[in-house]
Amino acid sequence: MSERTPISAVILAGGQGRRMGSVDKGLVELRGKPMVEWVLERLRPQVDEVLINANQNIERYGEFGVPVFSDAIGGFAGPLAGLHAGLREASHPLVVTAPCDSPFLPTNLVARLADALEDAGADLAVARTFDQSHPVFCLCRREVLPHLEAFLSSGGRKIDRWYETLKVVAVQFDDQEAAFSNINTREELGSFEQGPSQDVI
Ligand SMILES: Nc1nc2c(ncn2[C@@H]2O[C@H](COP(=O)(O)OP(=O)(O)OP(=O)(O)O)[C@@H](O)[C@H]2O)c(=O)[nH]1
Ligand SMILES: [Mg+2]
Repeated sequence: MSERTPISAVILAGGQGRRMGSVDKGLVELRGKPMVEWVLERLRPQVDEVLINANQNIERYGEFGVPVFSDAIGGFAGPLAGLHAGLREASHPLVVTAPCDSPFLPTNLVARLADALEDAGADLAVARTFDQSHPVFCLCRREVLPHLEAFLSSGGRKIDRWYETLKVVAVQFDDQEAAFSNINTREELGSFEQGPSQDVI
């Protein structure tokens, strides 16, 4: 086995949280802990560096002890804007992303994405459960940055459309579907407060 290529993780916390009442979702607490901290704790052992992408409350995010940066293209252009800024800020040749609102993400997310990326010689590996893609859980080569810049410059914003222009490998996590649970509303937050997802944490 050759030595593993170092990996940076970017937690995407740059959205506006409109479905939750326009709150900064990463800072919303689940079981007494901000959601971004759940994600940080899950990702940290899997990578060589973690960064947070946020567009509001930058000082508060700074309290988690990792670098924080905002989108380089303004106007809340979506998760691709966070990936774009992340590829610019990351120190390592591979960059994995995870959203701030999926607190139970797999503890082997990065290892499985990285193995698949290397095996397939792909530009990007994306997580999938059954027939559902999870495009904000991806691992890509930092060298795709110029390609992403060109896509954004031409007005592209949709993450799936950008993936269509790359060599992408989908990685099945059917055994861990609940780990991709995504919290978008107060109701969803409430349903996880009591711990129905015990099997995944
Ligand atoms: N950097 C950045 N990230 C974003 C942006 N919009 C959404 N995201 C992130 O993309 C991921 C998935 O987005 P959503 O679940 O739709 O989150 P959201 O946009 O904050 O929530 P809604 O406003 O309810 O759609 C989350 O990690 C968000 O933080 C954006 O404009 N910039
Ligand atoms: Mg959104």
